[in-house]
Amino acid sequence: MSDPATTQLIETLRKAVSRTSMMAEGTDPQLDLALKEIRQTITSNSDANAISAVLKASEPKLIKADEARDFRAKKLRDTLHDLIDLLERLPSHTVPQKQKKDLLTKIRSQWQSISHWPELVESSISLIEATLLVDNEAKNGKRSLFKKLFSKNGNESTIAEKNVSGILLDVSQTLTSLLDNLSLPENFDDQISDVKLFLNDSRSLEHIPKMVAETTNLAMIALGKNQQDLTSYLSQLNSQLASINAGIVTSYKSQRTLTSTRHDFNSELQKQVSETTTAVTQATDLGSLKNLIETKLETISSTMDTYQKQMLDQEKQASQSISQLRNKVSRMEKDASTLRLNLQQKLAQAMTDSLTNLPNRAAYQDSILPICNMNKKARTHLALAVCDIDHFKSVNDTWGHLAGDKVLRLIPRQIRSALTEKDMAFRYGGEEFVILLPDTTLETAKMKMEAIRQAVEKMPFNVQGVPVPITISIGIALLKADETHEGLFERADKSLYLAKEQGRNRAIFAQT
Ligand SMILES: Nc1nc2c(ncn2[C@@H]2O[C@H](COP(=O)(O)OP(=O)(O)OP(=O)(O)O)[C@@H](O)[C@H]2O)c(=O)[nH]1
Repeated sequence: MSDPATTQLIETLRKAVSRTSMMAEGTDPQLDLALKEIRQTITSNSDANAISAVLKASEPKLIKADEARDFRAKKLRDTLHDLIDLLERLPSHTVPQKQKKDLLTKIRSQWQSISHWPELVESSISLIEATLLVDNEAKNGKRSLFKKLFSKNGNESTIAEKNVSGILLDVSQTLTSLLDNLSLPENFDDQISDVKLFLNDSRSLEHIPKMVAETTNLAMIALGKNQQDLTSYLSQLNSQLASINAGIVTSYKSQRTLTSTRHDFNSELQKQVSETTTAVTQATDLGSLKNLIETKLETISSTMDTYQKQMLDQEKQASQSISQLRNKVSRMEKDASTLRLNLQQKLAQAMTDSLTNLPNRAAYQDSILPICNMNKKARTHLALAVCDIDHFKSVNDTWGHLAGDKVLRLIPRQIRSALTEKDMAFRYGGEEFVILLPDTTLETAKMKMEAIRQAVEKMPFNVQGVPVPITISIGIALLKADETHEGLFERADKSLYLAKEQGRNRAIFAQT
């Protein structure tokens, strides 16, 4: 074990396991415990057997985490079935039967395979959209399902409205119960309550695809494709560690054989030399002495040949086992880096708002404290702006939720047009955006916010050929030396409230 190559290998191995386990933390509490134990043993213990033992002992916890994942997958599968049943009960429409049958077949065969979940969710949303959007136009001429459902004329729509609110309530309850069963880390609490609010507030059938998408997005994170990758990676790691341990034992044994071969050779050589010395002292004539020495030299030379051959064989074996160990370690490092990449991608997804592609509220929560600290330390000004779309509810109510979504997708472009690279924009929630301007002056902040306000006001936005004016109100504040980021946000938010009160479509600065 004192061999430097082996020590280095074990050190690399220890680092790889330790790093991998740290990256995976936060996906499941059970898994976190198991990983912590593995990490502690790996960093405090140099005995390969002890490391292998702790990996074995952690196995039940890993299996339990796997079972929990299975339970959540079942819950998600049942939710999709419930949603299909609910679709069948929607008034005045038909679910496309072939598409439904295909989806049911897919769910049946793929619900356990997490890698297929994005596809299943997408197909479910397509079925919902097809049911809600397509068939009624064809059947009812120009009158769409939504117009029919929400038209205030006639009894048919009143009955339909009743059914619609019942269906929406069922969908919302089904999805909320799925959310209640997810086990997500605490930093997802805000996101879960936002989605629950959205489920609760949704008043239109058009919201259903988004309700499903938002809920299943969280469910997918809880289900954790990364967790599955990690569990199989750890069990693979376990067997790799065991085989590396066996490799080390083999090279240790061959080292012992080398030592004993050298020892045998020394004794043999000593024996030959002492026999030669005795023979030389007892020799009576030169001829017999010459014969004797020749015989002894031959024996010594053949002993040396045998020894050299044995040494070569054993060295070859040792170097083979070292190179196998090296390959194993490099394979493990490669696996670890793929896993890290997957986890990073997952994290980026969880920090990005899927509608606007802007960093979301969780990303804001992660960045605001270090940014405040950095600006305080550098004694530079940090400006925070809260922007809110004016009368957005009436855009949704008049032109539909999909038109509202389009507005939400267009606004980030206007925001970015006035910002520089170091400025940051987040979708804070609903129709609210937060902008951070580090290292800025009051004048620059004012200028940029006014430019954004004007860009949104001038942004052309038409629905069915009708121009729809869109404006935003903005509240801005500069961070004070003794202020917390919560205090800063509160002052900007109050200014936003004032901007709304004073007639909207304006930017107001908080007094410092
Ligand atoms: N289309 C769409 N609407 C959303 C989304 N998130 C939130 N909303 C809607 O945004 C609207 C916000 O309305 P309110 O908070 O009443 O405010 P407002 O109508 O913008 O009025 P003011 O802020 O007072 O100017 C609600 O109708 C929400 O349903 C989304 O992702 N897409």
